[in-house]
Amino acid sequence: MTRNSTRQASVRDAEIAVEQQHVDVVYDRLEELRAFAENREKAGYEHRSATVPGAQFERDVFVYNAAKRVADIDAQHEGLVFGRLDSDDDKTRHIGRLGLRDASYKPLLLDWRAPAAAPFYQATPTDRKGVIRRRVIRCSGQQVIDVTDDLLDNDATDVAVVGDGALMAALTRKRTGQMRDIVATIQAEQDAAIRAPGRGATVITGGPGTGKTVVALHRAAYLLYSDRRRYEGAGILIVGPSAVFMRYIERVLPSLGEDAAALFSLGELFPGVETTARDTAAVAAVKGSGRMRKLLARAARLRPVDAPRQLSIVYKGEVLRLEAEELDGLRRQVHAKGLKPNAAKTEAGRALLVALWRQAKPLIDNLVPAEFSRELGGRNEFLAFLDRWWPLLKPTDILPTLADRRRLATAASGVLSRSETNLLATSFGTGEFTISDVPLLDELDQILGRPPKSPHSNRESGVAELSTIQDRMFTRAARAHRGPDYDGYAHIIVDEAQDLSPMQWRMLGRRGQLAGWTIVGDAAQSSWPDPSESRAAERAALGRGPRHRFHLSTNYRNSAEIFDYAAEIVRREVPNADIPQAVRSTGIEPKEVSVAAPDLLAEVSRQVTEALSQVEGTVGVVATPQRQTELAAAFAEEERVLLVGPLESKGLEYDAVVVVDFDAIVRDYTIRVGYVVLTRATQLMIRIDPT
Ligand SMILES: Nc1ncnc2c1ncn2[C@@H]1O[C@H](COP(=O)(O)OP(=O)(O)OP(=O)(O)O)[C@@H](O)[C@H]1O
Repeated sequence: MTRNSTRQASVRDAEIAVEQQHVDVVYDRLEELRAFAENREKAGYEHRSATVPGAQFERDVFVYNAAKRVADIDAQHEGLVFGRLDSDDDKTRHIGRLGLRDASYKPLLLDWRAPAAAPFYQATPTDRKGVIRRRVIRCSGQQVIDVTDDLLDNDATDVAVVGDGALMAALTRKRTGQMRDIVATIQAEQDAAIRAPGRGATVITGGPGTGKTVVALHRAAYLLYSDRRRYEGAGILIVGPSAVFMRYIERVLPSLGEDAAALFSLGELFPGVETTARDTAAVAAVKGSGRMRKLLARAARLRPVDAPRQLSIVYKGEVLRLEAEELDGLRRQVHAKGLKPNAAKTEAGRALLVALWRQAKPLIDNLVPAEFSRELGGRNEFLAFLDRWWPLLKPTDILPTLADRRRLATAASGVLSRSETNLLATSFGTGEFTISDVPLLDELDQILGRPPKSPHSNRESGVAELSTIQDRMFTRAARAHRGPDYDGYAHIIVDEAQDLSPMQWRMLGRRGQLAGWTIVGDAAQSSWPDPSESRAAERAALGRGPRHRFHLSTNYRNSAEIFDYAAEIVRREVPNADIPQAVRSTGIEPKEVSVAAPDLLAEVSRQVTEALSQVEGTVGVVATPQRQTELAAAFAEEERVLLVGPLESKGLEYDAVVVVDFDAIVRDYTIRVGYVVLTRATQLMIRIDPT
């Protein structure tokens, strides 16, 4: 060790010791608060004499708040203190995952989302915002293990400065299959997007790996902090492209201490359906198109599959009969009134009675209309007929009936071409709902409407009366108490928005009629064929509020070598692609391997094994679905290897990626999807192509 480096090490140790003192004080205080909150929670539960409804409510709120505080404290425990600002005003502020004061109300820790913490992320040497030194503190448990400084005021000679590279350390960490928060290293352009106003629509664009997803998630945490009542009360919906992706991001928010956000993938937004199945691109393009609205509106009004074709009923010795054609005419008449089908059952019953009355009148003397309607309309056989002729329809019952080519052709006439109709019929016949079916189910739900509620329906549930506030607000997951069709969100965050079809935008629009929006995406990574139709649907969903636009320009995921390789390929086909700057160089170029087709599998195995020995974290193998079937068995046992399809790989990242048969990926999807695949690796990328 040179004398210089010895001196640096001792400065570092001294600074670590200084920070350790503060961190100890913070954790001691946290323990005190935790014990206090736990006692309050216990005291609340013991308050059993709360028999008056008002007192019960108070007790519930009390217990809820205390329990929530304990949970918050527990969620923030790891890495609680991560930053420090030394400012011109001689003040030192420590920044952390939550705000804390000591017993005499002196601030110990500033919540990273507080306005006073913003300079931690926004100060630069040219615009210091009063900051002299910014320090990132790294802890393991309650132990400070390192500090990294940025000296923003070069004239300040009396402050110790230690090392650099907190960001680099974060970027080179191994990837585990779970996204991590970036509170300690949020960059200025990201911070601006995170702290944008909640109302209106915040649109965040940027190329691969620029932090769009992670920024959107931190924005959720920021919004909750900025107006907890509003966002916790009405909730924040976070929508991502796939179930795999939702699992990848789901832990980021709890680590930020937020439980008011509901995470749903696009395949989970209809009650009772959770699908990961995908249609082919051609089928998805038809199902996603706005033309489906007309088709579905017609489908909802077709004669139900099991509807009886004849009604015959005896009244005062006379047989009254309605035949198929007449019944169909009556159905059309009822629909012509413009009611939603499920709200029109009474109207349908009335139409039947009027038709029967017309028959009965010439046959039976002294008929009184009101008496006729009451007697016939109250009969069990009439009501049973009505139930079958005008059943309450569920979207999940209707969509599969469109596998019948004649029904589908009737609904699709003048809307879809014959080949499109054939494509759809085949897909509806598989008996499985796909991700592109979910917005169709949601649209149908809207078209069909709900039957008018009986005035007693609230009492029937009982559960709502019996559960305590705590049950409803705390012990149940936020997601559970806001079902997939909940439509009162205060804010909706849409990730990978470039891929949303018009029908998917409509589905989201229904859930956020009063919401603010955060939309993140990158057009160059789009897999949707008609962006203009989608943009119009997006505008309709977002409404007229103000737009705040942000652009992220630095790629934090890929090594420069990997990203440059991907950028060169995409630029050839998509000259206007939004290409960010990759900041981290590893000196390791992507590897291209060509093998004879029969040896492909063996080569993939060999390369994966080699990659496993070179990286500590995950290895992603990306291949088309056909190739995936061939490869599945080879990696079933290896936890660090994840096999995904090109579309599923959206938004994900791995230490190493093995791209199997890139040309087939581009051929089966598009170059834009190919670009997604080439930008998933943080350290190593191996491309294996059959010759
Ligand atoms: N300021 C930061 N500090 C540390 N890591 C960061 C920062 N910004 C982004 N990252 C990391 O960079 C990686 C890419 O981020 P993210 O997945 O959010 O990018 P993206 O723009 O959504 O990418 P894509 O569009 O390619 O899916 C993640 O590992 C993320 O944690």
